[in-house]
Amino acid sequence: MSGTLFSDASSRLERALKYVSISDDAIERLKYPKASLNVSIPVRMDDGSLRIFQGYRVRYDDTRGPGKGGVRYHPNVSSDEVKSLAFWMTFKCALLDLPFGGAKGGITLNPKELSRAELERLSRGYIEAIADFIGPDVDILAPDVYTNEMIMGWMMDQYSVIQRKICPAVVTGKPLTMGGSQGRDTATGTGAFYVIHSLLPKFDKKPENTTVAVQGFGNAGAVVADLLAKAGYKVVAVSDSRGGVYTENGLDIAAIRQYKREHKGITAFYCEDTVCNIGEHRSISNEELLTLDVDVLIPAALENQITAENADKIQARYIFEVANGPTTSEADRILEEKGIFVFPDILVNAGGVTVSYFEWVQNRSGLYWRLTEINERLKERMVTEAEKVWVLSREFDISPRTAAYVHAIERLGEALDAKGTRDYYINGKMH
Ligand SMILES: NC(=O)C1=CN([C@@H]2O[C@H](COP(=O)(O)OP(=O)(O)OC[C@H]3O[C@@H](n4cnc5c(N)ncnc54)[C@H](O)[C@@H]3O)[C@@H](O)[C@H]2O)C=CC1
Ligand SMILES: O=C(O)CCC(=O)C(=O)O
Repeated sequence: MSGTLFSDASSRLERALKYVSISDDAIERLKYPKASLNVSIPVRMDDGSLRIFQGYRVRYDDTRGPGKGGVRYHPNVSSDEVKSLAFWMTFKCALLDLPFGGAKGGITLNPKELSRAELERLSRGYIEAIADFIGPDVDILAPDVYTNEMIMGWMMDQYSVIQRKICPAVVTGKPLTMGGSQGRDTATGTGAFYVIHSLLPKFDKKPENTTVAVQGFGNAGAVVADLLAKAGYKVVAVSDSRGGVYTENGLDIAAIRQYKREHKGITAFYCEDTVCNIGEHRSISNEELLTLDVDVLIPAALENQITAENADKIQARYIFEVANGPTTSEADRILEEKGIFVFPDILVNAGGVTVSYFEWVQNRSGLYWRLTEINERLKERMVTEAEKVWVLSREFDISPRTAAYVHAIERLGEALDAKGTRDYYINGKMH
């Protein structure tokens, strides 16, 4: 990929603009993040030393409502990455018609190297540093890569300590006992399952004749793999950061999930070593997983996995992006030429933020819903918007990604124009 992640991400916007009629003012505003904050977070480590961590929060746009988006803990977190993730959140929330703008946060670190107490001090320190930038009506946090409900609980508690009142709606993805929602922990994978299961029949694909490979076996990837396997799809390969496993006849996903909860890594469920070939199972690398001869490929780990280097080798016919930004724009062009359908992140992984919206609504109303109600509402939204994206892509003969942006930009453009430009100063005078 040439250029930055953000320049690559925003090239998708440029492509979609050809098919929408929104004002030049609105287009100009969508090119820049509204506000960005970089913070240094001092943390006292268990050995008594002081370590400074770099943290970020970007609110890309809040025209349709408060900023909304997760917080990532990963060694590769940078201001460019967080800006790109906040950009995607803006279009994702508009696409799902949620009353939110887009935001994202992150801290540059390898969380596996910190003790639980260090992680808690870091998470509370992050909230101390960004407290004036966030709030239930301003910018609302949630989990992302290597953050979880325990961390969300600490963050919500720290914000409440600062405000001297209980503020559950500043963070979603919290533990149930702190005002979390039923179904938020499984929402991203469940939402992705609804999208996949509603779109594949358009290609006459039935579960029993559809093979699937899933890269990334975390909160999002493990749930979608499990639901697909339960629905009768043949999930032949899964992987995590340490590598993956493959079997032609389909893996026992529920058993692998159980194993991963208790151990580190998933290859070891079948193989003692990272390179193995036991019975019908064999270990595979993450790179190999992407190019397997399967019907459906689900990248569910990190950005920039499908690039100009490997796009030509992809054999899957359908890609459903559960990760944010797994495909570069150069790769997109190659995949399109090969006739591969890529269903984009801003649609496929939007189940997480949709149930976050339900959590926020429940926190503000004080009335809590059952899991069945949550999943019914989630399914209705995901299937409705997936259908709209599909119809737009056929109508204009454009890729599902461009169609998703067209749909989101129309909603965003309308909101931006309705709000006006707020240009108080014309010719040096205030109006
Ligand atoms: N958690 C959520 O609600 C949402 C997550 N997403 C996106 O889904 C993706 C995964 O996030 P989560 O599942 O939440 O994170 P997670 O932290 O629960 O899991 C990440 C998984 O990816 C694996 N992984 C890390 N590096 C890898 C690599 N190089 N190759 C293969 N696997 C690798 C890890 O081992 C782990 O299994 C990210 O792109 C995230 O932004 C999108 C929407 C919502
Ligand atoms: O649940 C949320 O608010 C946001 C989840 C997220 O970070 C994402 O969709 O990428």
